[in-house]
Amino acid sequence: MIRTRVQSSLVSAVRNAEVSRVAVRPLAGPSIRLAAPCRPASRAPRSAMLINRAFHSSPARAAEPGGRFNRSKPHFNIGTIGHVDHGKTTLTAAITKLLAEQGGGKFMDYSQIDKAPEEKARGITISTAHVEYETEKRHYAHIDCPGHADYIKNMITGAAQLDGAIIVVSATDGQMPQTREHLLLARQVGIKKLVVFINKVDQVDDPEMLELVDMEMRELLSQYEYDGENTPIVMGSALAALEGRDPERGAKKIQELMDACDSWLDQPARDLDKPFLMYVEDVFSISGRGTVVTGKVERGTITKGAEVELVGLGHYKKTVLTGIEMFHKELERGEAGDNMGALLRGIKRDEVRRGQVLVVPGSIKSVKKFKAQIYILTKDEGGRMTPFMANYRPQLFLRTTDVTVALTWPEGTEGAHEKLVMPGDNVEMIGDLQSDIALEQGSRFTLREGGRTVGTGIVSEIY
Ligand SMILES: Nc1nc2c(ncn2[C@@H]2O[C@H](COP(=O)(O)OP(=O)(O)OP(=O)(O)O)[C@@H](O)[C@H]2O)c(=O)[nH]1
Repeated sequence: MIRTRVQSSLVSAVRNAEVSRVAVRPLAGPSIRLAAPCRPASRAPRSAMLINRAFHSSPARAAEPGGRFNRSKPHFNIGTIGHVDHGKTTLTAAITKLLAEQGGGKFMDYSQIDKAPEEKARGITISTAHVEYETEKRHYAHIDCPGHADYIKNMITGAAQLDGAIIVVSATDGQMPQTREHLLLARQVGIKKLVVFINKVDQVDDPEMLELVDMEMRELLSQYEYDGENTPIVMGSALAALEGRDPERGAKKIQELMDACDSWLDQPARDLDKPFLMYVEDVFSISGRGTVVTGKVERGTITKGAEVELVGLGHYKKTVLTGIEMFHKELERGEAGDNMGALLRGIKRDEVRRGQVLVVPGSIKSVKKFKAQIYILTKDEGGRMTPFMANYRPQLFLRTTDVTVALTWPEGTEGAHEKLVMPGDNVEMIGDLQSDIALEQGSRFTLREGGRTVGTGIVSEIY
């Protein structure tokens, strides 16, 4: 048995945590002997490891709401986006109606969706309706936000991360400012494919008008780097479907739309399929064995003997993972959700720091400069009371690290030196970090100042 400060804290944490819920894997070979001396690099609470692992193995995760849905179908997070009043909520209700009739979920009427409860996500209040339904192919969780501001916050904060979206455009108006804004955001938060629903066709008699809306949407999609040529565009009436009339424009078109979602929107890679990434929380030096880093595996899987790379805070250092340990047991494999200790070959203790990541070599870059979509919290959300200008320097928090960042406007922004960012604004800005950290498109972060969160963002480009 291992007898060190780290391990005894693990032992007591196991005792204090819910032991019965912690999955301990079978012992495979000799344990990494964490012999003294062993100094934790920081004071991060190690009990978090156990609690997290307990969550990872909690049977509650497999629970099905009402035991209703068949979890053997792939799960997909979808949302309706688009301009105010174009029919997003009506369409959401119409989809649940059609699929409920086919046994794929529960019908939710307009008022149930429109009066969505408010949720707190990272100190931000977002009103979203969570709707579930299933087609023959997939189980869907559908997000509909009642207001424009909630769509923006939702997409930036990732309060509900969308794998794909249905963009709703009214045939009477065509594309409008929020159609474009939501499309741009969808691109920036990494939504790769969309399906278009041209709604309210019951109010348009002229087929040429519909053709024009179709053509303009394809152009707009291409402008935002979506596949304008092949993206499915379905024309129909959500209201007709909801009211059970005019099936040619109503129910049949909702069916067509769901078939398009099933076939066009690709099933995303889940965490286990992505390249391994573990963020370093603690570093320990074990005499006679080498350096062990501990932390949470954010994604992917790794096996003992694999080549890995430490990235961030001035380092790119390749090494070999010579041991994996969790709960005093040596393992052959670690995976997303695990809190593990990784024994690294030939790495000195002072070459590793909290805030770095351990990854599959070449899978992530350490950068100082990036572009991001940022939402600035309002005073009511606990954010700033006053606006700020370019060169504002809050702390950027990401995974186990925080670094000072200077925010400036992208090149060519008009009036950049006097432009203000107001609390509640959604802005695209350039971040310059004081030291480099592992970042990629889609990395989410928070901005803090004086002990409070002032903003949240998602990286759209790295330099
Ligand atoms: N004629 C007609 N009206 C529709 C159709 N779909 C929706 N509407 C009407 O359009 C209005 C707006 O619909 P909503 O579903 O609330 O639109 P929304 O996009 O969710 O609106 P916000 O949440 O405010 O952005 C309502 O009065 C609907 O009844 C349709 O197919 N035909």
